[in-house]
Amino acid sequence: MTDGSPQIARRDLMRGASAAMVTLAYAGKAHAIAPSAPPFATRFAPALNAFRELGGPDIPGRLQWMKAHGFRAIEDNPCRRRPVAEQELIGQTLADLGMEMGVFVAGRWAGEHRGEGPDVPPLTGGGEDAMKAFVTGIRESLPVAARTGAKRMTVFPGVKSPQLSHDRQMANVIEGMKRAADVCAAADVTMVLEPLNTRVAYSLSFMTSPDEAYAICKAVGSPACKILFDFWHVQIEHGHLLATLDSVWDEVGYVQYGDNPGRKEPGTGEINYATITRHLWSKGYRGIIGMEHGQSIPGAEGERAVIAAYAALDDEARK
Ligand SMILES: O=C(O)C(=O)CO
Repeated sequence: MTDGSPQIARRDLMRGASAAMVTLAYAGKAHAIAPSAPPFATRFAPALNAFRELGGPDIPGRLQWMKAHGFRAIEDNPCRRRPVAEQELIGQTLADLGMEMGVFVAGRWAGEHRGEGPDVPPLTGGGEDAMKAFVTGIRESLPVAARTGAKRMTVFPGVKSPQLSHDRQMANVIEGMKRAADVCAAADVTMVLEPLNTRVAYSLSFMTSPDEAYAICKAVGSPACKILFDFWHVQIEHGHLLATLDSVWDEVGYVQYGDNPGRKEPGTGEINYATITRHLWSKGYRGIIGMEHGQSIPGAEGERAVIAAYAALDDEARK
């Protein structure tokens, strides 16, 4: 399948471009870098903290480097914890470069699902204090979205409340999400609910399957409440990736990649990201694909390997 874009394999272009690009990136102030790699057709989004070796330590320089290497979006899980001035710098630089912000983590941090606090009543347990704490976390995240230009925020319903049945916890989560969705809809921001795996990462998570996220989104019934389908989490907890994706597709608002085992770049594990990327493309998905993983090789060499992996996927997508 093609979209009318030039059919020169991106890998070939990258090979010629990369040495010159690195020099320019380090030389660089804003707009000093001539784009020499065509944009990826697929809207892959590295973490803002990725490519620190090749892209350099400062945020605007690194974003320029990412743009010059074909990336049109980023994501930044810890954005909420950054100083306000840094959030504004990110938003301004993205706007100047014509790039997009994917997601950041809103409300409570994922570490909570590993037992790393904070000590607040869980949404799953219900009650007014829990509802208010949850909605406050979401409300307080909206200015971060405004500063960075994010239209989506990653949201977790939080930890299990083992004293209650699963159904009762679901009812509590749905009520909390309805309240939060009203607040988000008014700000034109979408919560994307991410099912987390309990086997490798987050043993205390309540919402672990795309089906649960789907049930919540259907019950909430708001464009401000959708699913974040992270293939790494789903592979570990559930598997059957393409059929599972298709079965919840009408509620999916965002997707993320990462191979398994190890949560490194595509091609380093058991997940067939070539097939997945083609599948997403053929379904008409042109949204952001978050690159939520580490590198299989450390340092600059590993960063080049990550780009090569995505260049190969981008070529695959349109076949
Ligand atoms: O923290 C994680 O593991 C996530 O997937 C957040 O998106």
